[in-house]
Amino acid sequence: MLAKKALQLCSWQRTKLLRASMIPVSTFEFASAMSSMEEPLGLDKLPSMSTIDRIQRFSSGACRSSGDELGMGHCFIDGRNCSSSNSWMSLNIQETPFPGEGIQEGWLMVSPSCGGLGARFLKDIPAFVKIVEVGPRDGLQNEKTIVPTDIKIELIRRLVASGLPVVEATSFVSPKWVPQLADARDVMKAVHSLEGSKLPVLTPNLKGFEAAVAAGAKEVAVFASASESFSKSNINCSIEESIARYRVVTQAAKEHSIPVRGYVSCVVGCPVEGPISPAKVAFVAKALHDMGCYEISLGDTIGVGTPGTVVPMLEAVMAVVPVEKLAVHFHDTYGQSLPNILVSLQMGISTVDSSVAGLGGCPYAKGATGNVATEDVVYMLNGLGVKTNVDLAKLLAAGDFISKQLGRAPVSKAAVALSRAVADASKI
Ligand SMILES: CC(C)(COP(=O)([O-])OP(=O)([O-])OC[C@H]1O[C@@H](n2cnc3c(N)ncnc32)[C@H](O)[C@@H]1OP(=O)([O-])[O-])[C@@H](O)C(=O)NCCC(=O)NCCSC(=O)C[C@@](C)(O)CC(=O)[O-]
Repeated sequence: MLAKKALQLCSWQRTKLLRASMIPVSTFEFASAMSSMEEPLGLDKLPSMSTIDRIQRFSSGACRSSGDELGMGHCFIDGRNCSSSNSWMSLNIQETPFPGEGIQEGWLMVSPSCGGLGARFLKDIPAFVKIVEVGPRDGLQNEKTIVPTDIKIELIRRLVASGLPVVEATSFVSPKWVPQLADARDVMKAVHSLEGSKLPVLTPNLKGFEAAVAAGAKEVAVFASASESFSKSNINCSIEESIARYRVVTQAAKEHSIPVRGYVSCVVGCPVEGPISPAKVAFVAKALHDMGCYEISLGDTIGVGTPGTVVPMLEAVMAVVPVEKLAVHFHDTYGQSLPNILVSLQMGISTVDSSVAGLGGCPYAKGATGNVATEDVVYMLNGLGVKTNVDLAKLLAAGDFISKQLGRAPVSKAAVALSRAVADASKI
């Protein structure tokens, strides 16, 4: 509902921008060839950064922390400034949009209130969310056709350039198990000195850890499961054996002063066992935390969770691992990722994994689709006034780049909608 209203608003704002000649019509000419959104957008067909930036600004929510670059920092979230006098939303309310056009029903639905019910729902949402981009690893690992190494490297460069604080680059796993990432060494050697983002890699054992460090990795991740069956099919050992194996990795990492992130997969459901009890997830999360993982990412590997199952799972884990050490990782099989992320934020989590263009899936979790698209997460967080430091326009371009390479349209709804808005604008 909210998203629909935001898009209505986005479309209205775009019309207003054009009519007010804030963006010269010629700026949109590039989009005239974009008749079908079934095709991936070409970079040449994307709007200039400044155009998209303007659309981004006007599709963002009024709730921003004070001191932001737009000078519209009037926020209703607890702990931040609250005023309606200068926000673009109140501007909309005060101005008659265009002669003959009244204020359309629904606009005000997006307008945040400064207290009451809105504040109650949104007060615990953090002011900053760290996005962990997993597209180059979780996204690409499931691709059947081998993606050339230089494309992977270019994707990582673009993601880093978009301001993402963490970009999971690849996996040092057995190439027999995941042939797509057999070039981990070459990818890591090419990107390890990129500045601006952390570039962790997956390591399933000491062999993988040593290879990762030799290639220049400065951070690694280990990945356990809350499901016994998935552990066997994914890493060929039991949960207990994996925990013992990861103790060896975390010990070696400590000696190299390398931070280790821990994953727990199948946190609400397993492709073989079905529902997974929150207690099992809490047990594995605590084991990873106790062995020294600085952050534990809770993965709904097959994307079956809803807020109804995610909340009790988080409650159980938060009882044994501090909330600031937790991250959430949702696959979007049933389209539940954004609501799941929202409740996670409301519960105090401030680290979210996502994958550009919604790439992904796990080769050992049949039927699971990609991760939630990073573009959609950033769009929602912008709307909530939550800072991410991610440049949505650059992120969209990165999503467009990899989608084009893979020969498919981006799964991200925000990418499709923003591109469509620009394409429509060219027709006006
Ligand atoms: C763990 C193993 C290696 C065990 O695999 P194994 O067959 O039991 O291991 P092994 O020790 O018997 O070794 C078999 C061969 O692999 C080699 N090998 C052994 N280790 C490595 C290594 N690190 N790098 C490169 N090669 C390695 C080893 O040298 C040997 O080579 P051979 O002698 O036959 O020529 C294997 O099962 C594996 O690589 N699994 C990884 C599978 C994977 O990457 N799955 C996707 C991860 S996604 C996920 O888990 C979920 C997550 C994190 O995304 C969160 C979510 O979505 O919810």
